[in-house]
Amino acid sequence: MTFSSAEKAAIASLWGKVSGHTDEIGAEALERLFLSYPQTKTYFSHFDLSHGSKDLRSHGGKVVKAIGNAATHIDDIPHALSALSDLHAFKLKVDPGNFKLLSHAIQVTLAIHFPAEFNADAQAAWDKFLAVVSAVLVSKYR
Ligand code: HEM
Repeated sequence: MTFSSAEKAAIASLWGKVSGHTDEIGAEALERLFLSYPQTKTYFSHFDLSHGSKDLRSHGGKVVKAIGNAATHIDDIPHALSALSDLHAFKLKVDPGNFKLLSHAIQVTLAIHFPAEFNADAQAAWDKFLAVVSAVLVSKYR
């Protein structure tokens, strides 16, 4: 999957805004995921999922930083996320449908925090980008 230069610009510029707030954005996206789709909490029974918890911030930060790693290696996302693909496919075995739910929660969070930047074109670019990230993370399932 390739990205146009306009899509790349939309992804890079919003990542520039998010990169200083990875824990906050990540924790909020996870909280939205768990509130809207409570079944996704089953993967995190070992976490404290209460509002503002250390676990939410720490895990949310890791997820968003991984997305940032993909954003800064947009021409080779499979390589950038190779170890994470192994983890999700071989160890975690997360149901692939959940990636769409998380992508949605991330986009809602971006829209709330960056309303000016997250216009319709930027959203379309991010939707495509997160779909590629998700496809890579489930690519080794068998
Ligand atoms: C955009 C999609 C996703 C990204 C970028 C992502 C990223 C990550 C990262 C960076 C880690 C930490 C890896 C490490 O500690 O080395 C992780 C772990 C994990 N992920 Fe994902 N993930 C995604 C989707 C999902 C989804 C949809 C679920 C389930 C609903 C999920 C469940 C988990 C679980 C259970 C762990 C292990 C948590 C722990 O015990 O520390 N992930 N993920």
